[in-house]
Amino acid sequence: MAALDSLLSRSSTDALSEPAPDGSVLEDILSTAMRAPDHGRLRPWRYVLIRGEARPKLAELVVAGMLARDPDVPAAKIEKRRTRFSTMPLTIALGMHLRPEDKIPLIEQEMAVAAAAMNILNALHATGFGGVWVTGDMAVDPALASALGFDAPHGLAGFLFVGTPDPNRAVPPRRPVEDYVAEWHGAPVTFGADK
Ligand SMILES: Cc1cc2nc3c(=O)[nH]c(=O)nc-3n(C[C@H](O)[C@H](O)[C@H](O)COP(=O)(O)O)c2cc1C
Repeated sequence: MAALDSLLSRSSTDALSEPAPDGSVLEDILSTAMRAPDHGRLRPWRYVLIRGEARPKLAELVVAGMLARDPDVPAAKIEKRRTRFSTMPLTIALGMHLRPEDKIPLIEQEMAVAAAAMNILNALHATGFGGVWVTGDMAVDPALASALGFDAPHGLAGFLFVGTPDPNRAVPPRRPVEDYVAEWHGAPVTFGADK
């Protein structure tokens, strides 16, 4: 697939089957992070791969966090999250190695992590795989972050669920970009998207 066609056709999905990428293909996919824009060359992105037998271990940590935050969380919600984390072909925890003392503001360090994650999502699609970025309460759970190796000030930007999407899935149509673009002529702009 040509590079631009690939960028124009990516969409997220959590309906993912085996296989997930591995070996040199996974290395190539993750290597696209190293091309992300990165103020100060801090390279704040870190990736933790959770697959195989490690999956239920992560799922139990996620569930423990849910119950710690809300002991009355409905059983169906717990089971759904347990199943997701236990069965995704590959989960990539998006670690952030943050340097609060650095002259580069934290928001810029976090944006670099996000830019790198986007490269990975695009690379997954370009290689015939798929994924989705998820966050929620679990992404800001310090105990979960710590269990994965990210004690404060470091943390998580969420998780990428990764695998093979159904080739026949309905891909949502792409909205035209014109409502999100304006040409500036000296006065503040407005956008069709905001009308
Ligand atoms: C930082 C971030 C966090 C997200 N967290 C969630 C989430 O917790 N749950 C969810 O369903 N989608 C979440 N999304 C949205 C999906 O990753 C995805 O972008 C969305 O379903 C739209 O699909 P698209 O990427 O094909 O446009 C998040 C996106 C970003 C960028």
